[in-house]
Amino acid sequence: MQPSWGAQTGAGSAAGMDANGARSPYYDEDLLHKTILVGDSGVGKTSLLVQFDQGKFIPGSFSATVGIGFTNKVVAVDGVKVKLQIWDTAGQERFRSVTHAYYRDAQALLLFYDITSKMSFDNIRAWLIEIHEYAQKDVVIMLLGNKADVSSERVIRMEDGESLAREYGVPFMETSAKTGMNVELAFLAIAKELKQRAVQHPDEPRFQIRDYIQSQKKKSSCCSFM
Ligand SMILES: Nc1nc2c(ncn2[C@@H]2O[C@H](COP(=O)(O)OP(=O)(O)OP(=O)(O)O)[C@@H](O)[C@H]2O)c(=O)[nH]1
Repeated sequence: MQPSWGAQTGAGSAAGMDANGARSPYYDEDLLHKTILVGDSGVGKTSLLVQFDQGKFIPGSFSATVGIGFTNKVVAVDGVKVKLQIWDTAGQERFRSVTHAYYRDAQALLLFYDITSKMSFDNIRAWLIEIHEYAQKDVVIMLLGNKADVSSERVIRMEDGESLAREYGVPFMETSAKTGMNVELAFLAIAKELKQRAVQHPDEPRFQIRDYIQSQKKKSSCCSFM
């Protein structure tokens, strides 16, 4: 599916620095955190981004993404505005060499499968190999099992997603681009992690993305997390 792409803005600027040249947490909006969406064609990457950006789901025939595009989105994290530049990649094999070039600059990566597609789940291991080959070593990875609303066609149990995520040491949640389930939370958790990394004092305890997701789970009765 083809989203409408925003205009590109520059990366971090001097406005994010205090008088001593240190980075101020209150200007984190000026920092651009690049996040990339990857996974097989048809798993719902574009739909999830449209749901996050515009709060809507456009049902209908599937139109595969061609190449890559991005959307800028500002997220409020603990009173600080964090700007995410979210790159939506084409899942089709023929675009792989184009999309690999974008992995290198990504600080976070959302890796999707479709809970109604065994193939998309089985391909996650291959995606992780590619990610380790092309992305930065410290890239934040989150595994998402999308289309959780389609329970009648589910072929991948939530436990299977959880166990795969545990094996690779990455956070996991099921999402639905259709109902919006966990969509904001996925991006918020990523934004929190990236903001913490950008402004954190070395002596502060590190933000734990999995603990954050768990705590949000306790607050909500609707959601499925690892
Ligand atoms: N029921 C349901 N359908 C979904 C969901 N997410 C996506 N879809 C549908 O799945 C199809 C593929 O969605 P896309 O968002 O275009 O998939 P994509 O991963 O961006 O595909 P590529 O652009 O080819 O990589 C579309 O028909 C969507 O309407 C979801 O959460 N629930």
